[in-house]
Amino acid sequence: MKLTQKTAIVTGASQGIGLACAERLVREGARVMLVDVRPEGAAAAEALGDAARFFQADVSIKAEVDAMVAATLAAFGHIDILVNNAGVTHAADFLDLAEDDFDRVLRINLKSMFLCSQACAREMVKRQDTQQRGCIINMSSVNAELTIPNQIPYVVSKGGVNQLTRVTAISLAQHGIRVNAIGPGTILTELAKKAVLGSPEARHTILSRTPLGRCGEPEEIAAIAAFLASDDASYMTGQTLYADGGRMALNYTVPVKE
Ligand SMILES: NC(=O)C1=CN([C@@H]2O[C@H](COP(=O)(O)OP(=O)(O)OC[C@H]3O[C@@H](n4cnc5c(N)ncnc54)[C@H](O)[C@@H]3O)[C@@H](O)[C@H]2O)C=CC1
Ligand SMILES: C[C@H](O)[C@@H]1OC(=O)[C@H](O)[C@@H]1O
Repeated sequence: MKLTQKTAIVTGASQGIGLACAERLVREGARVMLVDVRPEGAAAAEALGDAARFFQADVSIKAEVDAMVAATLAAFGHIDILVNNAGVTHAADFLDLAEDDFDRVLRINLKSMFLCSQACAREMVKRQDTQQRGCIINMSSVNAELTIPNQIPYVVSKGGVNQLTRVTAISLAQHGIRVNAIGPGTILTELAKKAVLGSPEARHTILSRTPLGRCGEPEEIAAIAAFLASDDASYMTGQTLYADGGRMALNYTVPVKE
């Protein structure tokens, strides 16, 4: 186990990729605070046993982020790892997209990562061990660079996540805090099922752009988070690692095995 004695916060951990990340970090020996705006994560934390806790918070609201950090310090004493995973999407054509919907997606997908990173980094810099004071992992997407026409605020937010990852990395490197991102392709969760896997045609479109010929599993993203959180990634910061079945490497369609 590579994360023994480490402590972590995982946001958006009630389901999907966030829950898979929390489960994997616990398996690697970490104590994990599962955070989500929905209460379902409490049962997941209980199922994970003594190494896990749950805190309900909307991570786009600073006061709730501050309360999340206070609860984690009270439970675990310090914070080594932050996984900024919470995210939403909103489908609308450009001409129909409402300002409030644009603002909401950017607030949850991008501003929350700034709020959580700053609040956690302020605690990490107090640690004595100046070599490895902590690490931050942001959940980006292939859609930071590719695009989905009817998910404008989503793709904009993810492009921002990649830049936030870089600028936070160079800002915190002097403090011994590493910051990286993961860019998943299409992963079999509620978000993707609603957004892009809702019809056979939509699924065919995704698979025609995925050389490995399948969507990913949340656990496959969690494995990368566990790597980035560990000392195996001790010389990595400011990077976005794409785990996408080959989508980012592709500039043509592939035959789909139905
Ligand atoms: N599923 C996919 O194909 C991909 C997902 N991603 C990213 O991975 C992350 C997780 O996505 P999924 O697990 O698929 O989504 P999901 O919808 O299954 O889970 C997201 C979780 O975040 C929580 N959440 C939403 N807003 C929140 C807020 N303001 N405060 C706290 N928690 C909040 C939700 O309650 C939910 O439990 C997101 O950032 C998403 O953009 C990136 C690429 C692909
Ligand atoms: C919501 C998106 O469509 C979903 O999340 C991603 O970024 C993947 O590419 C999926 O399409």
